[in-house]
Amino acid sequence: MDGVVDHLADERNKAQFDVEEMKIVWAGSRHVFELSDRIARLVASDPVFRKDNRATLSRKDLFKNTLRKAAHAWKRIIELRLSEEEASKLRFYVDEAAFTDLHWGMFVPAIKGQATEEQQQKWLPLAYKMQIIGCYAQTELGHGSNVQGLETTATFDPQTDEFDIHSPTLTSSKWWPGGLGKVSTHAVVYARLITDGQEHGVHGFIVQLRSLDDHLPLPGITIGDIGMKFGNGAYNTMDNGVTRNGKCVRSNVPRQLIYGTMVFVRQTIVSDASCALSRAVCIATRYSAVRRQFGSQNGGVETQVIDYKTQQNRLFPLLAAAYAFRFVGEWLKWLYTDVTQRLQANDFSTLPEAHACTAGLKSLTTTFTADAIEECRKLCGGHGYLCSSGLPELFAVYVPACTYEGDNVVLLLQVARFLMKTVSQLGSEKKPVGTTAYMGRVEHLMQCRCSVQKAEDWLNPNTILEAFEARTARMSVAVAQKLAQFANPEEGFLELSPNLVEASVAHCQLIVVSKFIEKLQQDIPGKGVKELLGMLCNIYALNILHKHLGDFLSTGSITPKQGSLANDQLRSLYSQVRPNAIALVDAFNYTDHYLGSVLGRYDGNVYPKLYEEAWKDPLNDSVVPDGYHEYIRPLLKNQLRNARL
Ligand SMILES: CCCCCCCC/C=C\CCCCCCCCCCCCCCCC(=O)SCCNC(=O)CCNC(=O)[C@H](O)C(C)(C)COP(=O)(O)OP(=O)(O)OC[C@H]1O[C@@H](n2cnc3c(N)ncnc32)[C@H](O)[C@@H]1OP(=O)(O)O
Ligand SMILES: Cc1cc2nc3c(=O)[nH]c(=O)nc-3n(C[C@H](O)[C@H](O)[C@H](O)COP(=O)(O)OP(=O)(O)OC[C@H]3O[C@@H](n4cnc5c(N)ncnc54)[C@H](O)[C@@H]3O)c2cc1C
Repeated sequence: MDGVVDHLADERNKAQFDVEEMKIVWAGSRHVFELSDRIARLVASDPVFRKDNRATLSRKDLFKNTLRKAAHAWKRIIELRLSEEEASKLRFYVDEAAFTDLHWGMFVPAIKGQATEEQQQKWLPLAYKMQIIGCYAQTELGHGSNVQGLETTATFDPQTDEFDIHSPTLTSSKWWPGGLGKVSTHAVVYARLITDGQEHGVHGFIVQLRSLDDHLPLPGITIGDIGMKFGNGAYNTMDNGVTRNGKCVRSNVPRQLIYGTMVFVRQTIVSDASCALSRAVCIATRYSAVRRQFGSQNGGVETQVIDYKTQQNRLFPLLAAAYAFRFVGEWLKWLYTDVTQRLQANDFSTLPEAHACTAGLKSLTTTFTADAIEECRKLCGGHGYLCSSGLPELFAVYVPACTYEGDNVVLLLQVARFLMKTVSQLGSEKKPVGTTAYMGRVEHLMQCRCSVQKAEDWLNPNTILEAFEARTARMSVAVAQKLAQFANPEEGFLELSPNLVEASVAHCQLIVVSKFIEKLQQDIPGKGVKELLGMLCNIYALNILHKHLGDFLSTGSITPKQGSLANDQLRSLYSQVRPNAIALVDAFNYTDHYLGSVLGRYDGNVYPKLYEEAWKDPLNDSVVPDGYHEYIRPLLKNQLRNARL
């Protein structure tokens, strides 16, 4: 900030906590903070990684630009000998969806998680050096959610010792796989395995798609891009492919790990949610402190919009959620690492819980984040609608996360199955553990009474936890009892699916709240850091309580009076967080390059920069627009003639 006026300096001076220590908490460790900071600056200072022109490039230019960035990123990774951790941060700060995401994020993990030792030895070295580029070809035109409904077949031919991969119908074309359309040379293709005329369910097969010499599709394979997607720029940096195959390959896949890649990616999507959310919140918070409307007295300055309680009521729960998702993401990473180690030792006991947690939290965090980005756009008033605010593109890139890697409702139904199984086993020898351990106290939770008598009682973490546990247990038991009345359980499941989804949401919200509370039990250094995190935790929980008051009241988990007291406490928490708001978003340590937003600039110098940005639009290249002579001038002349008549 040398030589630059900091329009947010007063705001920064108000902070009541050590922002440098908060940066470490947000990053996860001092090591990660320093590494992220270094790589963020490296990316921001490299002109090839410029991204402020994305909204105005044509699809072809946009795509070619992305190829250029990916090649440059790879060159820098090699030149600088970046570690895997550093390379992955570099990808994060380059901030552009590309085929490389699917290569590193799905193709490589699919081989690591599902291929035999021999297959790994063959394919991984090639993939690690990017001598082949891979994608993850599961979804078809006709089926995405219903993986068992995939139509592509892989028929083993004992004569040639090969698998014949075949898409017999239009609907069996692979449709959507990122990178497939124009770049990938290889794919993990999911297909129904057939041997000796017998079906063995869906398995993954490594298929070569294109020649490594001239990039042409191999014989029998038709490939292309599926067309423009939502939003200018945004996800259109990515080629999403369609393909039909009739190609032969060798493969041999272990049976039980078919879904493993999806568990891995869902876990990374939860961590990403806190990044996208914090980015939108950073923009909206800084701008809310800069923007002033109404309230001027005797010609004095107007009120900063962040001081309006309605703005705080919309913004601060999103800020709190960004921190909440950060911590639940950390925990989920731990859970994933743990389940992976167990699977390697052939222990499958915790896989159902890992599946339920990754599916449920992926659904909860992405739905919330997509809605929150749109809310942040509205929080920025009209200027939020400008591409230079960064918010329209962020929304367009982020919103498909609600669909890819499992539609969010379909995933909540998976959680519901897990919850119903847990409830049905209560009273048996199998005790609920992990995230469902609270169900072990179901008798207490079905009849306990919330003890809150005054607003401050809601600051007790045990009180909050018990209210959330009682709500979830009661909702789950109620729907389980309804299910039991159906002669056919699958019919009951379909009929009651809206209630089941609501119980799953409650369960996932409980997980997020409980992991935030667990985080606060750790040793967290730095003046005021733990106190501020405690406030955010309470805001996160009490806001959910307010938004889902119907659940809490209808299950008798709290009384109407207690609901009202929770709301009083929320308002008081907003006042306490307000002076710290700018410092809390500074703790994300985002560079202006990464934020990509005039409204969210670190220095708060919004208006001159908005004006400057507007002049850069290609429409302003000429004073008189193209088309004037063909379409405007004749119109005006006609009007003139008509007026004279
Ligand atoms: C330009 C810049 C470049 C820079 C470059 C620099 C270089 C970079 C270097 C490093 C960078 C690193 C970058 C990494 C980036 C990573 C980012 C990753 C980005 C990813 C983007 C995402 C793209 C999206 C991809 C996709 O969408 S892939 C397709 C996903 N599809 C789905 O998710 C389908 C959803 N459907 C299902 O999951 C299921 O089939 C279903 C819903 C579960 C169906 O269920 P069904 O009823 O049919 O049940 P069954 O199938 O019979 O299930 C039976 C039992 O199995 C259990 N089950 C189900 N699923 C799972 C599971 N996943 N895991 C475990 N168990 C599971 C189920 O519970 C049943 O159990 P039971 O006990 O009840 O029998
Ligand atoms: C940007 C993007 C990138 C993608 N990348 C890849 C990729 O790299 N590789 C790949 O293989 N795939 C990819 N996909 C595909 C993606 O995984 C699927 O679109 C996703 O799994 C949803 O499946 P679907 O499209 O079949 O939705 P559908 O299942 O057809 O969903 C349509 C509607 O039906 C509802 N529905 C479906 N089933 C049920 C049910 N049982 N009960 C109640 N409601 C139900 C859903 O909630 C939804 O509202 C990508 C998708 C997008 C948008």
